[in-house]
This record gives sequence, structure tokens and C-alpha cells, in this order.
Amino acid sequence: MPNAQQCNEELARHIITEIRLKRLRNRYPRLYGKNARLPEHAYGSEFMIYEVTTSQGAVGWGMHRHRMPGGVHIIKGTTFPATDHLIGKALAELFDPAVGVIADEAIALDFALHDLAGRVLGVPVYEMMGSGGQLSVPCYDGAIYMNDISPGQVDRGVGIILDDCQQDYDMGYRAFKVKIGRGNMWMPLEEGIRRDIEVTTAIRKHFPDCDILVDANDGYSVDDFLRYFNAVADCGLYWIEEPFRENREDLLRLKEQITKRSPSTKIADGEARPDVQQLFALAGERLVDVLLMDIDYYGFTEWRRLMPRVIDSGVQISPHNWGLKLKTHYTAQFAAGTAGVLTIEGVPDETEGVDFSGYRLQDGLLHIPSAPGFGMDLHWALELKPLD
Ligand SMILES: O=C([O-])C(=O)C[C@H](O)[C@@H](O)C(=O)[O-]
Repeated sequence: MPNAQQCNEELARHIITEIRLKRLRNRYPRLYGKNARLPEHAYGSEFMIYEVTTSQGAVGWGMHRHRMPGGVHIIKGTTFPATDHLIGKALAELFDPAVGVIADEAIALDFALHDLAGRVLGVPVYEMMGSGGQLSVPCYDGAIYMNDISPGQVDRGVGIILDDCQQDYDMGYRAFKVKIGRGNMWMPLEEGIRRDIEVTTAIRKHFPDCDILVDANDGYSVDDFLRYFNAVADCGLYWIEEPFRENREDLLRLKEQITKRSPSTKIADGEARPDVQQLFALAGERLVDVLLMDIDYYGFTEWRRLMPRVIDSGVQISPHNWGLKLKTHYTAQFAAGTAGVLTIEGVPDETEGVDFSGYRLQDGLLHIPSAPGFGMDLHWALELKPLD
């Protein structure tokens, strides 16, 4: 890795000449069904990326970040930040390898600029971050949804969930995050709790070598969650995610039960509507063990800024990546760049036009490539032009 001055000089030579907005599509290998709060997550979706070119012919690309300061373009009814004002700027004005994006007006390009700077400097993103983590990171399967209650599946009951686990096991996953909270919206409460218990214990029985994480998307009350937890305490859950909306009193009760029944089980929280100050306060009392703010909505650069505080506090992190393997790979680079990442969320999918082959999942570990930037090549994506 070149030193800070060499990096700055090199990035200063690269003037942004073009920013293209493009559309990609991903596809899941099966229907991803309901969680405690949302209906079917379907078979994939479309999302936007930026491709950024410089005066020296360097090209970087990355997912559009969902924070939108500044002006906007409207494309087919969707709003995106204007990027014309970034044309003509030197890469060094927008990006510092030791920090990330340094100009708020360019934050929508967070992933694209990390990729571009890595390619310009000839280093992977994790190296720009200091290579403080591991090149093989534990990666769990985040795709075990409530497929037993999706239309057309009802007759197969818990069996369909075991088939889903097997499909992902065969891809190399050795830890499953299982959606629970059927009684919140989809089944009568008691029946829903019973099914959650049945699903959890069946996975434990059929996959004894795998970790089980459960995620209720805040869909339980503390009393009902404790009933569920006590029934599955022998399963040795790896973590409990968002059992109910985070608050000190309820988390104290849960922690007390965990300490008694399954002391190694962790509590993970902070994906939905995170209040970062509150999360650190809860982490300070060991009522939250793992912080989950999303790699996109919270942000790659923002996570980088937060890391000194994370490491100081001793809490662990696992930035939320739901929806796209692309996000998993962003977080994998993050995990290789810094200490403090416990495990990362994997999403089994394929994205048209993107070469993911540098990343390899085996026996529950995601191996990260040393290619420059994020190490994923973009072969083709549909270009979008703003409406006049
Ligand atoms: O931890 C996770 O992956 C999620 O909770 C994803 C959710 O199921 C999904 O609906 C979302 O991201 O809103």
C-alpha cells in the first residue's frame, strides 16, 4: 500500500469525467418468504449502481447509497441524487483511503468511490482500511424465511424449511439465520409460537454441526419471546436478533434468562431504525452484544468512522446486508479491513452482469479476493438516463 502522501498524489491525478447510473437485477435460488413483519421477499429485485470514470481511464463501480443529500434526478418515478456537480473534481477531493468519502455531496457514491480508489491504487478495499481483520470470514445464511406459510407450501410444513437449509448447506453455509415471529401477523399467537419452536428444534436436530441464529424482526413481546426462548434453550442458539423493540427493561429480563439457560447466546440488535447512542448504552451494560446497522443505509464510510468507538467499547458488529450478495461482499471487505466483525450475513443470490467468482464460500467461511477495489467486475448493466 502506498503511503498517505503517495495515495493523495495519485488520487489527485484522477479527475472525475463521467458518472453513469445503471440498473442491475439479482435473482434468488428460491422464493424467500415472510418475516415477522413483511410478506414474501420474492425472487429478487432491481437496484441501482454508479459507474465512475476518471481522466486517466480508471473505472470503479458500486451500489447507489440510499442517503440523499443535495439535488435529485427523477428516473421512472424514483429519486436519485444529482451527481453532475462532481464532474471535474479530483478523486482526492472526494475520497481519502484512510477515511472513506470525505465530501458529503459524494456520499451516494460511497461504494463506487471505495472501489475506484482501490483500483487506482492497485489495492483491495480491506488494505486501504488497514488489513486489521481476517481474509476468511465466518458467513451465515440469512435466507431462512417462513416458507412453510407461503402460498402453495402449507402442506409441507417444517419440511420445506429443512430443504431450504439443505440447499444453502450444499452451497457452503454452516450457520442459518431463521426467521421467527409467525404469531405477530401470520398465525394465531399460540400456533405461531409453537411453529417457531418446531422449526428451531427441527433445524437443530437435522443440522447438528451448524449454528442457529434466530431473528424476530421485533415481532415478539418480551413475555412471549421468553416462552419461545425457554422452549428452545437446549438448541444453543448462536444469537437472538431483534426479539422485540430494544429497550433496557426487556433486555435485562432476556439477558437474565440467557445467563441461566444458554450463556453463550448473544443478543444482536440495531438493524431497524437504529438509535446508535442507545445501542452503545445497551452494549455498555452487555445487554446488546452485536451491533447490526446496515452497510448501505448506515453506510460504509460511517461504519469506518464508528470503528474506533466500537473497538473501544468491546461490542462486536455484523453490519446488516439483507437482499444482495453484493452487500455481503462489501461487508466481507470491511471485516477483512478491521477487527471487531463477528460474522457476516450471506444472501444466496446471483446478480446478472457481475462476476462474483473472486469470492468463495466453503465450510461456513467466505474467502475474500486480493484483487483491487471490491474485487468484483461489472460486465454489463442497463444505463439509465434522467427524464428531461
Ligand atoms: O436480518 C435480516 O436480514 C432482516 O431482517 C431482513 C429483513 O427480513 C428484510 O425484510 C429487510 O431488510 O427489511
